[in-house]
Amino acid sequence: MERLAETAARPLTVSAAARPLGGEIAVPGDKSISHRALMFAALARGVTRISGLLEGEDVLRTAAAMRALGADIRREGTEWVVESAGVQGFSEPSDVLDMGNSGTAARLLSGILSGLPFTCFMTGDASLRGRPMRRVTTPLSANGAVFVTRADEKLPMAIVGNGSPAPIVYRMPVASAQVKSAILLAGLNATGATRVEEPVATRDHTENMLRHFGVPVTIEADTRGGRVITLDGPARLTARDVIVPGDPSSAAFPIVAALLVPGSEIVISNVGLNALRTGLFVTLREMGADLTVVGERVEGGEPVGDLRVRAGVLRGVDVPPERAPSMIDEYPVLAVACAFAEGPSRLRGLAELRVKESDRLAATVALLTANGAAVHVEGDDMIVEGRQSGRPLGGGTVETRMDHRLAMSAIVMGLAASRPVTIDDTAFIETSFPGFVTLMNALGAGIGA
Ligand SMILES: O=C(O)C1=C[C@@H](OP(=O)(O)O)[C@@H](O)[C@H](O)C1
Ligand SMILES: C=C(OP(=O)(O)O)C(=O)O
Repeated sequence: MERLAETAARPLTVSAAARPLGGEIAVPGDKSISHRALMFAALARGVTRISGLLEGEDVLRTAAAMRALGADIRREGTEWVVESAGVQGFSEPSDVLDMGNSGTAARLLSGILSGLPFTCFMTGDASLRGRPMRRVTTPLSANGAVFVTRADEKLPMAIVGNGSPAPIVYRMPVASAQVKSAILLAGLNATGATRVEEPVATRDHTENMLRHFGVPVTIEADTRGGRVITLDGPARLTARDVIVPGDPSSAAFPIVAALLVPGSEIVISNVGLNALRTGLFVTLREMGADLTVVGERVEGGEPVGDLRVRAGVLRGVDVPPERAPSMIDEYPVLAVACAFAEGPSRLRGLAELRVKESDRLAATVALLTANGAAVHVEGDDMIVEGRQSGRPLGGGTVETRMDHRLAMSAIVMGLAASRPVTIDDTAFIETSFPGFVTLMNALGAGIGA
């Protein structure tokens, strides 16, 4: 299997934490916001300083692509500085844009490139080359761009941009912030109103950050939880500094670990609390988790706070399908929590998990099954039986399948289970959470000790 940035596979065996987890940590910057900060800063004329940027592989791919288009991007101390002449300064990259493992980078950049007057070639690693691009190529073709793809609209592909794009009007068939964002970004260079209707609200970082960079974006909520987002083009971005909060999707792993390892009490400072990202926190509280927010405040236009987590008994939960977009990346680690809970859990409406870095529905079932938990899929729902007496958890080997979230979920399982959990490859954790094992060990996890 293809390696991440030429690193060797990193297998790991994780044994139960020998003592409760304790202490205060900060998780790395939000991945979604980091991608957008680099892209929008490159689209803007002027100098943007970004603090708290996630320095994970996925985001570094976005930085490389924006450099290839013409922006100057450099690290200065703890900040990232983007200097750009704006979209007018962009020119045709002389090589293929390799988006690595990142669906967000590939989909959002496709939107930007579709409205520019040159041709680009885009590829990714074996995982990304297996993921659907039709969800963006179909709507983006309506602006006059041409996508030349492999069979089934997969990467690699050529994007023949249209420098005078038509505005797109689109009702989204899937709940996807990546698709919504791609269409809105294509609209920046179009003349007229770009309009996206989403049946269920998805993370709104694109809308928030476009406004931050001076682009008027209108958001209307409908009565059934959907939204209509409108952007009038052409619109130019003005450089503005960005503060990236800690990633709630990354915080999910130490949170679940602390809930499951008896006696634990931890604090995670400065976590993003955008309501369209916090479905896991709602769900864990429904399970009886002792999870509280202290010092909630607004920083850089996004709500943030410090999370205090105390271990305790969890009970099974029924998660409604409309909550999925607000916790889409958190299901693997939630399923681990459910395996330790009292009573069964039903996680509904998970079709989108099939098209992530791996088929996360199948891979999560495999992770739990290999470690003694009872789990099955009915349609698009996952049913996890709770902890069963006389049935020890752990003892299995987990295949990561080029998927960072599976690797971290398996580590959490190992910390909480009575028997060790082996993971075939943890290298992909670098895509979203560099330093994960070190940070868990700072809480006393004793991984690899
Ligand atoms: O817009 C984004 O930053 C993201 C949107 C989600 O994907 P979908 O849009 O495919 O749901 C999520 O899974 C991904 O990690 C980040
Ligand atoms: C799905 C994810 O990311 P992406 O789609 O950007 O690869 C993720 O981080 O879990």
